[in-house]
Amino acid sequence: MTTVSELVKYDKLILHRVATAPSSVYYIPEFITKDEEESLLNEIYQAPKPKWEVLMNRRLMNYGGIVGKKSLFAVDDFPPPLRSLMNRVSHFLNRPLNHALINEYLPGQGIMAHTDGPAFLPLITTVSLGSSTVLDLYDPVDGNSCASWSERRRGGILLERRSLVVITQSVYEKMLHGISEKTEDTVDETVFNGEKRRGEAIGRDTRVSVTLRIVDKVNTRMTSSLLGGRV
Ligand SMILES: O=C(O)CCC(=O)C(=O)O
Ligand SMILES: [Fe+2]
Repeated sequence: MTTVSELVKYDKLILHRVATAPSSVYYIPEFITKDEEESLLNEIYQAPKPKWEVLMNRRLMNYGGIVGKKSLFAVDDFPPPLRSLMNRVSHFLNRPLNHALINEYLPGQGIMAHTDGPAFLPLITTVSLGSSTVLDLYDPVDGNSCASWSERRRGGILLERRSLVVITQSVYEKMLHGISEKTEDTVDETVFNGEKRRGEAIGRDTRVSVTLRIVDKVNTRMTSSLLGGRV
């Protein structure tokens, strides 16, 4: 199994550790400036419409190529603002990021609890644009247990706009993460990094998340038919 020290430059992240969250979550508010946020959003909204995949409760697009079951069919299609964001996030890592997933959520939209799967190294780095949200963490489904989602919820991570969150170790490997379909998040005591905004009810606007990850195996033999395929 890939260890945290193989993946992250621990000395650069340790100060940002969310100590009350399960291991390991790191959170950096205001990681990017308002200008950087604006240029990323401009770039994302300039992308041609067919690049977006529209789902029931969000839409998404990918840069970096197509993630197969185990490897990345890589395409170097990162626009400059995204490339520079990836370089900045890579300062915390021992391996370069090679894939970007953009999700757009309207207020009231979310993503079901899930794990990100085996193609990626056990690391999620996400920058939030346009709005904050709360990412909920859940215990994995245990064969014998019929615990409800609310019983399995361990807590939430407040993801403010322009922040960076880094998720690794057991939170990546064992737990599930998801965003509930709400129009407002209350920063109660279950929000691990919510101490500065405790008690606030934060309305959601349209949020665009930029999730940067590392696909371990890169397949450089690309065929044009794959380029048209789905992730
Ligand atoms: O939007 C987010 O912050 C989470 C996205 C996510 O978990 C995913 O796309 O796998
Ligand atoms: Fe995810």
